Amino acid sequence: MTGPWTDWNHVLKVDPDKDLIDGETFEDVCQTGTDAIEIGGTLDITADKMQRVVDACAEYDVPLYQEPSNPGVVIDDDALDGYLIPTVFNAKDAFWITGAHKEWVRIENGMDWGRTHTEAYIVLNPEASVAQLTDANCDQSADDVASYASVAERMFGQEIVYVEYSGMFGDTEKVQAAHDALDDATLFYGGGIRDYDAAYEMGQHTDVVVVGDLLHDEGVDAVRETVEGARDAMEERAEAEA
Ligand SMILES: CC(C)=CCC/C(C)=C/CC/C(C)=C/CC/C(C)=C/COP(=O)(O)OP(=O)(O)O
Ligand SMILES: O=P(O)(O)OC[C@@H](O)CO
Ligand SMILES: [Mg+2]
Repeated sequence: MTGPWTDWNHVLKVDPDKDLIDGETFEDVCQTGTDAIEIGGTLDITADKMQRVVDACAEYDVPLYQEPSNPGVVIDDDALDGYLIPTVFNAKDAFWITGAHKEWVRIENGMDWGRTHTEAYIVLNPEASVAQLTDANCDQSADDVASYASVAERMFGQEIVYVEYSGMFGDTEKVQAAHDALDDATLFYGGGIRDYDAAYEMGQHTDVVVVGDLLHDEGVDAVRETVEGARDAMEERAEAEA
């Protein structure tokens, strides 16, 4: 099975706990040119906050995915194209690898498997909330990252591997190592993409560039530049490979 993410270059991650900048609307957010919107964050997320963002984006064309940080914030809404469920491969606490997932399946009254997909996270910024929450071991060399990527794809059948540097621009050598290790899975990279140049640079090492806090800090015009940076990098790569 191949998901729509195989055609994406750019994903915008909207944190339902954070505001948009003054004067901007979710209509503007849906019109940045991003390939998909993921709704999620680590801290202070609730189902109500999730629902507000889904409602505000529902009428626009951009694909909408929920990325829940725990089972309690998952919402059932036809406006969602699906659920991208993290599993943190380098978490020291197994709750964040399979435990939360087991609880979710146990409490759900039947799963919507057709719309449920997983993302194999490798969390690499020890300062990020997600690293602290999951007690991730962020001390990983490029070889370690590549090996995690292979384990995710080959042993656990993951279709998305996510190198996560939330809050800082990551080590391109480690991102490239993950990319080189994957055959079919799609590599997502997120963290510290603040402008065209950063998106363009990281776009040379990943399949999908994920942009988060920039939306809440600087707004939709800055996000649009990152869409262009990611797209230019990937178009050039595709031409070079052709
Ligand atoms: C089984 C279900 C339904 C849920 C569990 C899902 C898991 C394992 C979540 C653990 C990792 C996590 C909290 C992912 C949330 C997505 C994410 C990484 C958001 C980015 O968060 P940060 O940018 O670090 O946080 P803030 O912006 O809130 O500080
Ligand atoms: O907020 P930033 O640093 O852009 O990170 C994006 C995303 O990877 C967070 O999960
Ligand atoms: Mg964040």
